[in-house]
Parts: sequence; C-alpha cells; structure tokens
Amino acid sequence: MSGHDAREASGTPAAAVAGRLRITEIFHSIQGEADAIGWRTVFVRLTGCPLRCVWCDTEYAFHGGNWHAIDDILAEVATHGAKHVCVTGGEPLAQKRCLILLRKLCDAGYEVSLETSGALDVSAVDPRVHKVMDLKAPGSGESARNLWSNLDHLLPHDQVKIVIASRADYEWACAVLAERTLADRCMVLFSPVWSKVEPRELAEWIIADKLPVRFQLQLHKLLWNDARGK
Ligand SMILES: C[S@@+](CC[C@H](N)C(=O)[O-])C[C@H]1O[C@@H](n2cnc3c(N)ncnc32)[C@H](O)[C@@H]1O
Ligand SMILES: Nc1nc2[nH]cc(C(=O)O)c2c(=O)[nH]1
Ligand code: SF4
Ligand SMILES: [Mg+2]
Repeated sequence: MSGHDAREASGTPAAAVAGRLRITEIFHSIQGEADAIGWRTVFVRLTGCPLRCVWCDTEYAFHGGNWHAIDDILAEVATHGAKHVCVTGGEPLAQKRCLILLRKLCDAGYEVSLETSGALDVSAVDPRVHKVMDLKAPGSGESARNLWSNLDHLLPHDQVKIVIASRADYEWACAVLAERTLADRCMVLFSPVWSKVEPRELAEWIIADKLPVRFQLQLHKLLWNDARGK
C-alpha cells in the first residue's frame, strides 16, 4: 500500500476499504464549469486532496467522507437519470481506484468529465473521459505542484483551466498560454477566483489581449451562491 493509501485507510479495516472509494458527496445539479456548463449532471466528489490552494472553495472535502463500493456509486448515480457525470473532489486522482470508477462510468454510457488539479499524473485516465485539468497559478500557492508532463496526455476533447486571483496571475497565465502552446492542444478556460477578481475585469483583459481562451464564471455560484452540494 502506498503512503497515501495508508493515510486514507487509517482507522479503517483493510477489508472494508478494498475496492472502495472515499466519497464526500454525490449530488445532482447543473454543471457550473467548463465545456459541459449548463447540463444536468451528477457530481461524485471524492474525499481528500494533497494540495491546499489558498482560495479553495471545497475545503470540506479535505477530510471525512464515507467508503463506498464502486458499483454502489454507479447505482446511486443512475437514480438521477442524467447523461452527464462529473468526478471531482478534493483531488479525485489521489485515490488510485478513481481510474476504475471513471472507466465503469464510461462503460455505462455516461458523458464523463474529471475535474483535476494538474498535480497528479493523468496518463492512465480512460481516453473517453473529458479531463478538465487546472494549471495552478502562483496566487493559488500551489504553482510548484503543476506536473507539466500532463500536457502531453491531453486529448482534443479535454480542457485546461487557469483560475486567476490577480493581474499577476493573469500575466502568468498569458505567459504559460504562449510558452506551452496551450490553445493548440485543447480548449483553454480562464476563470476568476470567486470574489478575488472582478469578472468584468478579467473579461476585459481577455478582449484587450485578443486571447484564444474561453472566459468562464462558476454558474452554480451565480445560481446558489457558495452552497454545498449545488
Ligand atoms: C474544487 S476543485 C476539485 C478538483 C481538483 N482538485 C482541482 O483543483 O481541479 C474544482 C474546480 O474548482 C476550482 N475552484 C476552487 N475554488 C475556486 C474559487 N474560489 N474560485 C474559482 N474556482 C475555484 C478549482 O480551480 C477547480 O478547477
Ligand atoms: N454545480 C456545480 N458544478 C461544478 N462543476 C465543477 C464543480 C466542482 O466542485 O468541481 C462543481 C460544483 O461543485 N457544482
Ligand atoms: S487542488 Fe482542487 S480541491 Fe485541492 S485545494 Fe486546490 S482547488 Fe481545492
Ligand atoms: Mg466546486
């Protein structure tokens, strides 16, 4: 067992953990981010994250959660009758069995997206999954964790997202966009950190610089503010 899995399993009998995932919540909402925005979607939020982005809006997923068998997760997802499923966290790829969940969701015929930090290797993710991969800007405090080799595993249906907390983050994002030829790889999303950057300001920077990126706002926060499970 890896060190990380050992931490996950602490206090839990090994037999209870085999083939299971630690889950904070499963909920049915409207996709608020990225390319599938607006679709009715079931969210599966995995517990635990090895990063600590200073502006993280989901700190409640760092700890706790309950162990669920993967087939039970599929059964609960099915009760909502949605075509789209979003696997998020926490950092979903921090639990290795997430890869099995992703594959089984694809096999079941769902349109599957994965929200991931960009700090963990994405190379083994099922190619049918639409990866929404962050690159962490300096204002997150976690820029050193970006695993740049992940860029080589992006497919045309994937997306790279940069969440921007300041003008300095925006300039970093522009430099990365150019130096890493991000827009040639897949769709690039720039998103303001909720309540840190005026959305209009970011929109105007993107227009002024004629950037080949898609501006995004977290639709669920416009609809429900920062409510949990929405
Ligand atoms: C909570 S994270 C979970 C998945 C993964 N750990 C990651 O960082 O991508 C889901 C998405 O929410 C974004 N996010 C978190 N807090 C935010 C905030 N305060 N404002 C805007 N986006 C935020 C993250 O950057 C990420 O794109
Ligand atoms: N409605 C809604 N859409 C989302 N898209 C990505 C989310 C996430 O937390 O990863 C999220 C979320 O928490 N809620
Ligand atoms: S990687 Fe994702 S879940 Fe982890 S702290 Fe950053 S935004 Fe939050
Ligand atoms: Mg969220």
